[in-house]
This record gives sequence, structure tokens and C-alpha cells, in this order.
Amino acid sequence: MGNKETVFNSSVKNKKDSFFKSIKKGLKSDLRNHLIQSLKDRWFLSTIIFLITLAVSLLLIANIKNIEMITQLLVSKSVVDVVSNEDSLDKLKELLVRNGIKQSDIDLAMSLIGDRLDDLDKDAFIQDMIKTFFYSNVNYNGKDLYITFWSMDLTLYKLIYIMIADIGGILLGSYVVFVISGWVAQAYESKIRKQLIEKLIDQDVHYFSENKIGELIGTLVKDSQVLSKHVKEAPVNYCLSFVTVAISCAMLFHINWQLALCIFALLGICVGLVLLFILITNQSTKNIHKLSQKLDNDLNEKVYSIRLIKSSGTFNQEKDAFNRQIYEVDKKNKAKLFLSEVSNGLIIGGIGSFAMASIIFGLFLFYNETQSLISIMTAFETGVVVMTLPIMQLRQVIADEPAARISARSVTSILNSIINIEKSSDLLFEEQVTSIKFNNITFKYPGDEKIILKDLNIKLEKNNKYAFVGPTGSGKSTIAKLILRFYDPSTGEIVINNNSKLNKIDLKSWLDKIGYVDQEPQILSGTIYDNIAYGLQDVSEEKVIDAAKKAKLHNLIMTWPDGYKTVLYERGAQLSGGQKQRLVIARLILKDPEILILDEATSALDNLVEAEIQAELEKLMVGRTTISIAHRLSTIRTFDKIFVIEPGVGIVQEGKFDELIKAEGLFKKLYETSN
Ligand SMILES: Nc1ncnc2c1ncn2[C@@H]1O[C@H](COP(=O)(O)OP(=O)(O)OP(=O)(O)O)[C@@H](O)[C@H]1O
Repeated sequence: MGNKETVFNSSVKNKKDSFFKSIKKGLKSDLRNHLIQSLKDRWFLSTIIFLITLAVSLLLIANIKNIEMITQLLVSKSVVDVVSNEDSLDKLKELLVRNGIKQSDIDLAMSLIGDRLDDLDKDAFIQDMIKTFFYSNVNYNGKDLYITFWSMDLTLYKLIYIMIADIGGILLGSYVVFVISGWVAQAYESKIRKQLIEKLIDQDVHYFSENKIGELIGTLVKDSQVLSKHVKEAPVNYCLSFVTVAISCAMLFHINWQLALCIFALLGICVGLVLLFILITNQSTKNIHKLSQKLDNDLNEKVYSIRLIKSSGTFNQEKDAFNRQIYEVDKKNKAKLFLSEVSNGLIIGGIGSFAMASIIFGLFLFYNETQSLISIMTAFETGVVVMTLPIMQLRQVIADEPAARISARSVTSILNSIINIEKSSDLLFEEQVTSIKFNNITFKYPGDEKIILKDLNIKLEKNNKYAFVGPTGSGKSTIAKLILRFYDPSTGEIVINNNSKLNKIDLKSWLDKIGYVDQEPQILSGTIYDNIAYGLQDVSEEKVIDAAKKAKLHNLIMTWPDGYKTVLYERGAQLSGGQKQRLVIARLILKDPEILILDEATSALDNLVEAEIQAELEKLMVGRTTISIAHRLSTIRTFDKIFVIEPGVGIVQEGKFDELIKAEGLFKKLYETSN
């Protein structure tokens, strides 16, 4: 028994702790930081938003007083109407007779006071009657009923004009506030997108292996939008609700504290329950977001590998897999609605029916005080409606908050991600590259224990052609990636011209000297002209055309109706493998780099096209330092030095093609198996 109790107590304690933790976390959330930052960024506009929101709240609240005064004047008007009516006395006599008073008694009474009635100052009588039986603040001057408020004599018509002006002010104020907060949100969304793009472009290559591209794009597109929508709506609505509730609370307590206490106790219960259900649904919102992110990512991946799906005939398999995922998200979303919509129900059904609740409370409290009932209740009704309007508006903001919180977290996690490879430096590399030296390089991919390169010591010199060969996975491409600084070595250093450490020099100034061809030619959607000139500023049209001619691409381009303005599809989908490689070579020719890094540049081509492209590359290699990673050993016959790498061992042979082919070893084996 004691044990059970301890377990129960500790589980209650844990739940309590996690409840308070989630409240604390909520207060310190990334979302809150984003909201504050967005307001700080546009502090002037934010101040205007705050002031106009304050004014709108005051205008809303002014209606409470207005309605109270209008009701008082209307009730008083009925007194004036009755007393001023010439027939009223006769009607009163008829009424008395109908209800059992003798006509003779009435005549006797009238003979006693009848003459005096002619002398009666009717206006003073009406005034007195209203003040005695109804409202002490209502005055009558014989023509109009009015209430003196802040030294103004307010008649019924004046109050109606004020109300119309008030409504106009609320409309205009709300419109202006939402336009301005839209600006603030739009500016923040653009800023966030800009920062995300900058961060992702600056981010290390490794980051894109660790994080899914679909999720990153989702954050860039979807999360920044969700966040900006929240930035647009949350501050205005919270501010409007807070100010309106606070001031109307003061007014309602001033009108009648007992009734106000009942309403605010009810409001407290509803708000508490809404917050509780938001916290309860938080976890399922997170789970759904994760599932949706996975769906986005898979969709992105599958569209990217559509050729694989088409060629493997896995259409139905893929459709089924997606349908399953969509069904799962759908099911979870529907299940979540049971809990999440309780908040909506509470706001619409609970807070929305406060006006009715106030009538019920009012009836109990003022059953025997009819006059109080009419004016207090009318003012109260208005007050409650005014107070609940912004809260109803806040409903959507509250419903969207969990999703906005997750989006804020995704955005923040990208923005706060650490970049290990420093790209900019004061040390610009402007001299010619005479040597690249690998000093005791050991390399492991980040987060991976496997050593890919161990104690690597090599020197690459100007105008020579170097090749790296070896079985698959031996680390050839990794060497190219280290020279391009996709990664920094785990230990050891790469030294340029015997005096500059590669990780200390400005990366752009270094990459300006390198032309890199990947296994998969990198082609962007855009015109063929822009693709050739990619990354270069101020290149003349003549030079672009000249480069295309040298890469044997010009004649093909001229057969297209739009010539150099032809827009390429994504990844150059309408080009053949050979045409893509020629485009990349044209880009290299135009860039005219000192160093060429060719990572299996021709491996995807057939023999005939490969021979043609190889010939273009050979021409390009003249007078440059070339680093080639080659599977086809025939392409490196004329190279100055070939490094042979064995996986897990490192460089096991080096020398010229003719020397290596004669020696017993890995190179000979590779050569024999490739033929
Ligand atoms: N981003 C990465 N994260 C972790 N390991 C990686 C990463 N990229 C490559 N590797 C591993 O590093 C090793 C060397 O890869 P690398 O691409 O350099 O080999 P390679 O010799 O160029 O192979 P191939 O001839 O097949 O292109 C491989 O075992 C590979 O699995």
C-alpha cells in the first residue's frame, strides 16, 4: 500500500513538474523571442500599433458608457412622453375606474387638486419625477433630456452621433493596425528568410548530410510563413484583448461589483481551461508536425528521384507509401481535434455566452430592483460583449500558437546552428598557387568514427597533372573535398605555397582559383547563358560565346530558337549527359582557373562522348594544375603523378602511369580488372 502511494505521489509530482516545466518553457520560448525581436526591429511602427490598439480598446469601452447613458435617456423619455401627453390624465382616470375606484371619489379628488394642476410646472415635475424614481444624473429642460458628462450636455442624438463616430474610429483604427502589423510581419518574414538562406549557404556541407533537405526547405518556406502570420496577429490581438479586458474589468466593477465578480470568475475558469487544453494538445501538435515534416521530406526526395521511380515501375508502391503517411497525419489530426477544439468550444460557447450569463446573474442579483436592472444590465451586456469580442478574435491566435511555437523552434535551430568552417578572413589569397601540401592529414567525417584518411603527406605542384586512383570508398573524393574546404582535416594541415594554411585564408579568394567538376554536372534552372557565366561577374557576351565555342557547345545552342536565352529545366533535364558536361567545361573555360579538380568528370559518359570530352579537358589542362579522380585509367596516361589509394591504408603507390603499370601492386590490379 505504502509503495503504491509512493509511486502514485511520484507520478503526480512528475506530471506536476513537467506541467510547470512546459509553462516555463512556453514563457521562455523561441516564439516569444521572435515576437519580441519582430517588434524591436520595427519599434516605431510597433509603438504606433500599440497606441492605436489602445485607442481602439478605449473606443470599444466608450460604448459601454454610451449605451448606459442612452438607456437612461430612453427610460426617462417614456416618463416625459407619458406626462406631456394631454390625454394622460383622462387615461389615468379611466384606468382607476377600471380597477375599482369610484368615479365619485375620482371627481372629488380632482376637485381638490384639479385647479392646482393647471399651475403645475410640468417640466420641473418631470425632472423631479425622473430624478426621484429613475436616474439622478438625467436632466430635462422642457425640450430635451440630457446627461451632463465631462461638462458636456449629452442628448440622445448627440450620444448616437458619438456612437457612430466611435464605430467609425474602431473600424478605421482596426484597419490601420492590421495594415501596419502586416508590414511588420512581412518585414520580419523577409528578414527571417534572408537570414535562413544566408545561414544555409554559409553552413558546412556536413550540415546537409545531417539534416534532411525537405525539412530545411519546409522551414524556409512553411515555418517562416507560419511564424510571420503569428507575428502579424498575436501582438495586436493579445494587446487588444489585454487592454480591453483590463479596462472593461475596471468599468464593470465600477458599474456593479457583484455582477462583475460573477462574470470574471467565469472568465477565469474558461481561460484556465483553455490554457490547460492547449498544454494537453502540445505533445500531439509536436508529433503531427514531425509526421508532416517527414511527409514533406519524403515528397521532396521522391520528386527528386522521380526517374528512379519511373524506371523501377514503383509507382503504386510509392503512391501507397504516401497514402499511408497522409492517412496517418490525417488520423492524428482528427484525433487531436477532440482535444484542441475544446478550447474553441470554450471560447465561442463559454466566453461567447457571457452576455447571456450576465443576464442570468443579473436577474438573481436585481430581481427586486427593476430600474437598476434595466440600466445596469444594458450597460453590463454591452461591457461583456465589448470585452468578449477581442477574446473571440484571439481564439484563432491561441489555436495557431502550438504550431507557431514549433515553427519558431525550427527557424531558431537553423539560425543558431554552428558553422565550423570559417569562410571569410582578412587573409585574401591573391598570389599564384605554386604548391598544395597535405601535412600529416587525418580525416574522419563529422560525427563518424571511421578514419577515412590517415597520416596523408603529399605535395601538389604548379602546372602538374595529378590523379588519385583506388577502389571505391578509398577516399579519393574526400581529398578533393578537403582542397575545396567542404571539410577541414581532423588533424594535420593543408599548406598553400609553403606559407599559408588553407583554413586561415579567405575561402572565396581561394575558390576563385579553382574549377571543380563534380561526378554529376551541376546545372541550375535558368538560361544557358547564365549557366555558363555562373559565379562570374562582369563577363562579356563575347567571352561566354567564345567559351561555348571552345567547349563545342555553340553550334548546338544556335540550333535552339532562343539561342543563349534558352531556359534550361531543373538540373538541365533537356540536355544529354555529354551536353551537360560540355556546359560545365564551357563554364571552366570562362572561369579560367589556375587549378582544375575533376572528380570522375567523364565517368557517366559512353566511350565516344567520353573521348570527345576528354579531349576538351586535355586542352583545358594545359598550363594549369590538375587534380583528377579517375575510374577510367586510360584517361590519366599522360599525368605527371598518380597516387594509388587503398581503403583504410592510404597511399600505397605513386608514380607515372608507365612505371606503375609495370610494378606489382594495386594499380596493376586495377588496370587489369578495368580492361
Ligand atoms: N558525408 C559523409 N559522411 C560520412 N561518411 C562519408 C561521407 N562521404 C563519404 N563517406 C565515406 O567516406 C569514405 C570515402 O568516400 P569517398 O567518396 O572519398 O570515396 P571514393 O574513393 O571517392 O569512392 P568512389 O570511387 O566510389 O567515388 C567512404 O567509405 C564513404 O562511405
